[in-house]
Amino acid sequence: MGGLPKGKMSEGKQHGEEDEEEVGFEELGIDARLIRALKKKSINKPSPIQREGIPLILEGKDVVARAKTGSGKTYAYLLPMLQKLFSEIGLKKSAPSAFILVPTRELCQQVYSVALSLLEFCRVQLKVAQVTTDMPMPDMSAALAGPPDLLVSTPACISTCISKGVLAKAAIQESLSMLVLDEADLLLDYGYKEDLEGLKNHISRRCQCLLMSATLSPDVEILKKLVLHNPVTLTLSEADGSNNELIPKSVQQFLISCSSRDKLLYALALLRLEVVQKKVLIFVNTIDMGYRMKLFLEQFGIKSAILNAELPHNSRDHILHEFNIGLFDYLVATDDSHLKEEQANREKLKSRSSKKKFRQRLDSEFGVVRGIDFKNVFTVLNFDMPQSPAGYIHRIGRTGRARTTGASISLVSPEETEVLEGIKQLLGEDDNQDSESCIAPFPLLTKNAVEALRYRAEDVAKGVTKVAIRESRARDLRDELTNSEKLKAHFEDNPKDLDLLKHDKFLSKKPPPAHLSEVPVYLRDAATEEASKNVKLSRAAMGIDNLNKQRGFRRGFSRFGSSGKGKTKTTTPRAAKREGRRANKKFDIAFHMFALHIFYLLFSQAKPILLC
Ligand SMILES: Nc1ncnc2c1ncn2[C@@H]1O[C@H](COP(=O)(O)OP(=O)(O)OP(=O)(O)O)[C@@H](O)[C@H]1O
Repeated sequence: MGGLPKGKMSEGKQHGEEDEEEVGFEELGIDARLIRALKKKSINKPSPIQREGIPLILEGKDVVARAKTGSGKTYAYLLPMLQKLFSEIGLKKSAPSAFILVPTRELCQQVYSVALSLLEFCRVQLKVAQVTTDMPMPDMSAALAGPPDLLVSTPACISTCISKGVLAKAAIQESLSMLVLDEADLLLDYGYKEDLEGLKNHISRRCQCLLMSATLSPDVEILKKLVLHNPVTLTLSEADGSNNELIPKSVQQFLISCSSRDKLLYALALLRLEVVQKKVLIFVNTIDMGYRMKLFLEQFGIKSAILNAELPHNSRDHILHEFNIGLFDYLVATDDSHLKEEQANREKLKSRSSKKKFRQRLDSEFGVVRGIDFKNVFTVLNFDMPQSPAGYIHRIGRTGRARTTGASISLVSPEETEVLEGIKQLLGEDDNQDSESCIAPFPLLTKNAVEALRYRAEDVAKGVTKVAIRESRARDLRDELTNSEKLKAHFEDNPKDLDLLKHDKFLSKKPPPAHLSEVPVYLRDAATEEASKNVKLSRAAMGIDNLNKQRGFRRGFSRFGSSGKGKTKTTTPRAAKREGRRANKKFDIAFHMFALHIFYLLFSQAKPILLC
């Protein structure tokens, strides 16, 4: 890590990343309490974006920071922000001193948890709150009473708070001294332009504004003009000056060209023959495809969990948590960019059947790809290609975080060649036929190995019908709710029993046939077997399994359980406990409302909605 300025870019500074420089957080002027907290989290040296960004932020400059995914942008703004808030403790104010605005609820929860976990070790009485649009108004008011020093939210939620009078415009103007727009390149995508324009009118000229982003898109330019004053633009790039600076160098990118029909076969071959390193995050473009994949894989004894916008928020948090602590290895995630399409389809369906009073809504603030800090993902598998090159960057960014190694494998059908070309262009690949591609053909799977599985794969795929998918999707929702309710209280007392609520359980009615769980000797291919052995050896050498288990069970369920969303939290343990109880109460109400919602979905005429 480390880096000296490489020269001025047109709009700001560009910095190399690879040249090591012995600068610590002390030299950056970070408060000793925060450094102690970082040490407890085994963070000892600043990452390049932190090294370059923190001094500028502490100086009070407006900053636009662009650094690749997983490069530590959160601490880059959070550390100087908290430090500034330390110096304001005790000052009277009528609104929060700082806002962090993010595009999704998942990110809200993540940033909020990171802030709390730092403060826990600092022993200061700083109040942090998060509010999201799904919260009932009294809860929002309670969270904002005080007011908190730092508020984490989405732009839409801030607009709601202002319009409902929970946050007073004049108070914001008077108190807000720092505003961060995190994942700035996504904020406009999520339709927050109007909300941000509205908020801008209440931000005083002396408020310091920061934009954090993994790409410098036209949207970032729009936001920059909207809220920043003479900002410094920081762009972190590779020291070798390569254009392929959007993906960490430690991530190897591969592709497999195949027909759409063969994608399940290839996915099976990759996982069953164990030629990919775990944990694996599998991206699909629709919720139904997610269930198809899970049902298909489980027939071969491969357990996976599902993550999509339809699941209750609490379950999603839980799934992420379980995956992060290593309770299962395969997570099938439906990418958020496609959810908007799915939502639009549903809207169409709704308007066609106006008699249906029930309206199933996907969570418009859900975001599984952007910014979510999945822990220890080694392989990202693009089962479906993302719709845009930027989507690819953000998907791949879920591995190779904080300079760990990783790999991505994209299954590319002929219909997806155009998006692949766009991705290659974005990564800076030129048209020269002789130059090496940054996305190489996947070398560890022979044709023979794949073909040997074809008959079984096609046979099983035929059995995963639309009806089976629809039923599983509905059953999964129902089970998520029922299990959460039954086990929630139990986990609070017995955090180690977390396995009981494992999200990778089988969905099929019948148990998977035993003979499909193994690949018989006559179907095995020697070259692929060898590759698989090597993958396992390197996994053992890295000690990934042990690491996951240790980390997971050390953290246990308590972090999940105590991080109930949407509440004000102080940093004292007693306050945390109290907040935990409040969160459970809120969960109960939300749970029952959602249960009614699902009950209606299952037993009313609304079935076609699930089919879309
Ligand atoms: N200085 C550091 N040393 C070691 N690990 C770090 C450091 N800073 C951050 N990390 C870890 O790196 C991971 C990625 O950090 P973070 O989520 O802030 O990345 P990001 O740049 O915001 O990524 P994205 O663009 O995907 O949102 C986190 O798990 C974080 O704890």
